[in-house]
Amino acid sequence: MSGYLSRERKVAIEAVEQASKVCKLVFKQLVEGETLTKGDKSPVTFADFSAQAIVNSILEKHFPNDPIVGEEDSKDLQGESGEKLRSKVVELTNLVISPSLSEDQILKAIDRGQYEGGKSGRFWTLDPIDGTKGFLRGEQYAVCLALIEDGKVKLGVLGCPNLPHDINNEHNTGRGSIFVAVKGRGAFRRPLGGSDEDETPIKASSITDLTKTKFCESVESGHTSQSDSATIANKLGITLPPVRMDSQCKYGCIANGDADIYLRLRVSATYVEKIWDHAAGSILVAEAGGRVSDTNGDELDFSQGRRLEKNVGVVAANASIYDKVIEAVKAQVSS
Ligand SMILES: Nc1ncnc2c1ncn2[C@@H]1O[C@H](COP(=O)(O)O)[C@@H](O)[C@H]1OP(=O)(O)O
Ligand SMILES: [Mg+2]
Ligand SMILES: [Mg+2]
Ligand SMILES: [Mg+2]
Repeated sequence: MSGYLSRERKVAIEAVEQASKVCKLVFKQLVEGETLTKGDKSPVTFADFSAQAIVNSILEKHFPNDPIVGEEDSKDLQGESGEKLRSKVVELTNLVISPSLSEDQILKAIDRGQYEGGKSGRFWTLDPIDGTKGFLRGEQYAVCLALIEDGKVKLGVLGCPNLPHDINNEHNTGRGSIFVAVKGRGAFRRPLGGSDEDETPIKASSITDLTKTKFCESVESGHTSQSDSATIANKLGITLPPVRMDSQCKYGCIANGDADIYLRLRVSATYVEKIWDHAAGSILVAEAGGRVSDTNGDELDFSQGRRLEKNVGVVAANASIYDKVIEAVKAQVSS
């Protein structure tokens, strides 16, 4: 494929493919292997750091001048206290990436993610594993990579290794998709491990009857107000129960037309959303013909640094119902 951001698109897909591989490997080795005591979060930590090392070193190879706003940094991997974690991350990273990287190269790759972001220029933003709780439960998580130029998202790639190809028939279907969107070029889905020929365009739903819509939200009541969303759903006449799912896979479901509304309603007055938690997902929904904003109806502003300082919560919906949804959300969050 040639054209606008075609090289970036290809490299980003490759990076997300490789990072997804390490996540699946860690899950197989450590979580399924039952070598863990209950509540041990170390596998997701191994996978988080390894996935960030992999994506950042692939980006560095192809775009050495592009800065990266990544969720993780190497602090916990340094020194004597970080020794165990560090050697595991080095081992895992080198199971996926070749030629092998030294320990020092891996730590440096992780720390390429410390860029502060901002209004001007171009940078990538990465969440190596979004939905860490979903990962540990063997449910939904996503590897999320986006390219931002002068504060606007231009490319988003979302790897969803556990997402059923057909969410309405999840036990009889394959799993693992990559969602891709480039500004002005539409949104696409391809199977994880697939090729460009396997890509198909996707569209948000066009349902207008709110009583028949499906809304999705976080599994975690600490990440979204599930009581406010229940009130909003009730006011809108939504009858179906919410689809609860971890990670930016929710944006994938809206972009793919598998769900119609995504609500993320602020729980705590102090939490500010991070850019890597919404950049890839929001361009995906927009390019699939859906709409995304915060709970005040304001556009998500990716020019404010590492966090969405100007925004509160998130609302995504198909374009025909968005106005009604945001009206109900505004009424609820201002009451
Ligand atoms: N209080 C909070 N409100 C909203 N989102 C949160 C909160 N705490 C953590 N998160 C983020 O929510 C994302 C998971 O989303 P979801 O709940 O939709 O699966 C994670 O990126 C997580 O950040 P982190 O990666 O630091 O854990
Ligand atoms: Mg996240
Ligand atoms: Mg994360
Ligand atoms: Mg985290």
